Amino acid sequence: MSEKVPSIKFNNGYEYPILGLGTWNSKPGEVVAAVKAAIDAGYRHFDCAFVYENEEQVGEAISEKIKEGAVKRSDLFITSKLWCTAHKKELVVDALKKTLSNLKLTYLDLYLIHWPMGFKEGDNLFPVDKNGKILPSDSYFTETWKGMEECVKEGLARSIGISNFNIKQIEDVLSVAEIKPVNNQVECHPYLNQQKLIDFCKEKDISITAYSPLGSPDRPSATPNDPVLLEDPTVKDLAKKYEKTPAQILIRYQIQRGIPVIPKSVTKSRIESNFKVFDFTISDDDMAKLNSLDRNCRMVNFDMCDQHKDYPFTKN
Ligand SMILES: NC(=O)C1=CN([C@@H]2O[C@H](COP(=O)(O)OP(=O)(O)OC[C@H]3O[C@@H](n4cnc5c(N)ncnc54)[C@H](OP(=O)(O)O)[C@@H]3O)[C@@H](O)[C@H]2O)C=CC1
Ligand SMILES: O=C1CO[C@H](CO)[C@@H](O)[C@@H]1O
Repeated sequence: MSEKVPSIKFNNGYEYPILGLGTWNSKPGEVVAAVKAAIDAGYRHFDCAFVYENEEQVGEAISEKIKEGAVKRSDLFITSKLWCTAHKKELVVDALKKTLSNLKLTYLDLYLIHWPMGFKEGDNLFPVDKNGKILPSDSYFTETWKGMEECVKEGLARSIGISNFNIKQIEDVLSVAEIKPVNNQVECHPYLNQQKLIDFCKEKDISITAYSPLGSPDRPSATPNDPVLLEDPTVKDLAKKYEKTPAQILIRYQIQRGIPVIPKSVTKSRIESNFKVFDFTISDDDMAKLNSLDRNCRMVNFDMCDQHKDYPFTKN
């Protein structure tokens, strides 16, 4: 068996494994085998979301592995996220109950507000107007946060946090929080290294999780002209130098910054190799080279929401 993955400690004392498996774009037909392969490889942390529409299959894989005695529930760290159509306070607990039922769990280790933007309530996950722009809810995320706190009080989530929140939005959450967010999950890789947001969150004792750490090459919005992080010459040179893959360099980069990281794969060999990042160290000079690749290049823009009053990103 592999060694236990190192953890960081949240501001509430819970441990958070520094490496997990992402599940966005993992098709329902692929994700069962992926999660099982990941558990066999030593992963104990899984990043899920209601909107990924594969929680039932992630749950199936987890329950089968528990049933066969490979892991216990208490060995696992499971994250999921509240979708934007359930931002009204009274909808939050029920949304989590639906996610728990999908995942076949009685509690989550971490529940995040997926985006600061509320969408028109209802069954359509992406309600849009005739121009393809998202239809907003009249909620604000400070109200949503009160619903998230209820999830902790009811024992349905051990920790709660946020995702895709900017500095001003984090300050707004903190101004109403009785229970503080433990984590802000954001896009983070050498082309968008997020140092300013990381420093701000550190000051507030909020950890960061790095999503799309490999540059999200399978994101639906990718175009042929977009830069491809896994093919960056500096990343490739370092891979050669350390006798590792470009993906291992990008994952190790976050681990050495103390940033938990959740690469996605449904390919057994990649799931395994992405986990082999604890047997080498990138030198300070080479970390500086990776940091110097920063170019404010965001892969996950969620453009259909760019007119929303709570859209978190500024345009370049
Ligand atoms: N909070 C949020 O708003 C968001 C959260 N996330 C979370 O972060 C996770 C990771 O981000 P994601 O955007 O999926 O992208 P990643 O940066 O993790 O890239 C995933 C892609 O890289 C490929 N890949 C994986 N390992 C390797 C490897 N060793 N060599 C070459 N290619 C590889 C995968 O292919 P394959 O699967 O075919 O092997 C897939 O196409 C998500 O799955 C999700 O859980 C992501 C976006 C937004
Ligand atoms: O996590 C994510 C991936 O899927 C969603 C949309 O389908 C994104 O909005 C989100 O950031």
